[in-house]
Amino acid sequence: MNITVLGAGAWGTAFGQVLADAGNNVTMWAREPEIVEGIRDHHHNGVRLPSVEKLPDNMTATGDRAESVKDAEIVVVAIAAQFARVALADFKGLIPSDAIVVSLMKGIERGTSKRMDEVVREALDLPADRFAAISGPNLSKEIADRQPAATVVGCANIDNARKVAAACTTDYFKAFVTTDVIGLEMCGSLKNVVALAVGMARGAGYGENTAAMIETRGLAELTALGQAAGADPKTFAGLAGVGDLIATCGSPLSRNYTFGSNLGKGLSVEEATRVSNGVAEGVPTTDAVVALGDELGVPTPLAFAMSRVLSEGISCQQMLAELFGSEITEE
Ligand SMILES: NC(=O)C1=CN([C@@H]2O[C@H](COP(=O)(O)OP(=O)(O)OC[C@H]3O[C@@H](n4cnc5c(N)ncnc54)[C@H](OP(=O)(O)O)[C@@H]3O)[C@@H](O)[C@H]2O)C=CC1
Ligand SMILES: O=C(CO)COP(=O)(O)O
Repeated sequence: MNITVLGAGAWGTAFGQVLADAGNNVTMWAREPEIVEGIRDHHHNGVRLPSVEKLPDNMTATGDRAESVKDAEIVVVAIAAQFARVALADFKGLIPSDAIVVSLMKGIERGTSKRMDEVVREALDLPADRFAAISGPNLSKEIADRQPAATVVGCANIDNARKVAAACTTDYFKAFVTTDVIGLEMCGSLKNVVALAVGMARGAGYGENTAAMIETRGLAELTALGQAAGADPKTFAGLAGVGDLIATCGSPLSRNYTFGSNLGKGLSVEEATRVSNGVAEGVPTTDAVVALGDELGVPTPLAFAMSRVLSEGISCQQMLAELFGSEITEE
């Protein structure tokens, strides 16, 4: 198939390699000429994925929007979530009318509290059966190294989910399918907020009990919010839920974990942003989660405490104290 990936960041590029390894013709679109030239002329993305010395031969790049998508059967969006709406507006009318659009993004839009399925579909005026989300424990560097991994493809039309899953299946990358798009979106976005908190606790020197407490209470929070938004609770126990929490909350390869860890070590939000190796989606998503919780009537103590860390600079100890009320409750 002809597949175009919009955004040649770390995950966009690593996923482009998966698609190329699966036998597709892959075109990366990037806005930076240095990245376009690197991939097109040298099969290397030295800016965002320097660990891969040579990207596959059936992977090229362009900075021209119309050219990038003109023959695409699948268009994959891998742009920092807060900029997806504005970046996609320039592709409206350019994407073939039968192409499936796939989002790799894990974030909630600040200001609107919308998930990426909502943002992408609104920006491109796309029907539900042509939108798919991909989410799972997928740390880009490990997948770029071709380490075995799995993910979940969600689409309202299960045949289209299967089509996308087939297009990204290799001997090291396995894709499952679901129709629970909302569940995938909620898992992927909210686990980043949990990873910030776990990272912060680790950075502050706390051990396994504290990390397990945050992960488990975080899972309960994101499951409750997801269910209220219309997700299937089963999704939260799968790869995109528990699976991604384990990967993201346990690895310094995660930008969200590392961002939190730097806060726990005493860096300010500005300093942690400066040293972040790519976008830490949990940072802008935290306030959006609190707003979504208010909208849906679901308590979000973890996101609320993290939001106070990010805006008021409360300490790790204070953040953790805010996770629980003073009364004795059932778990
Ligand atoms: N890295 C990972 O392991 C995984 C990441 N994800 C998700 O995938 C998404 C992308 O992540 P990743 O590739 O790692 O992030 P990076 O920080 O490596 O890259 C972000 C990408 O967004 C692009 N971008 C930012 N602003 C704009 C804009 N205004 N217009 C167009 N493009 C823009 C950047 O372009 P430029 O280079 O020009 O700035 C870059 O291509 C995120 O939502 C992330 O949560 C999901 C699973 C795994
Ligand atoms: O989503 C991810 C792994 O599944 C990547 O996490 P980070 O965005 O925190 O690096």
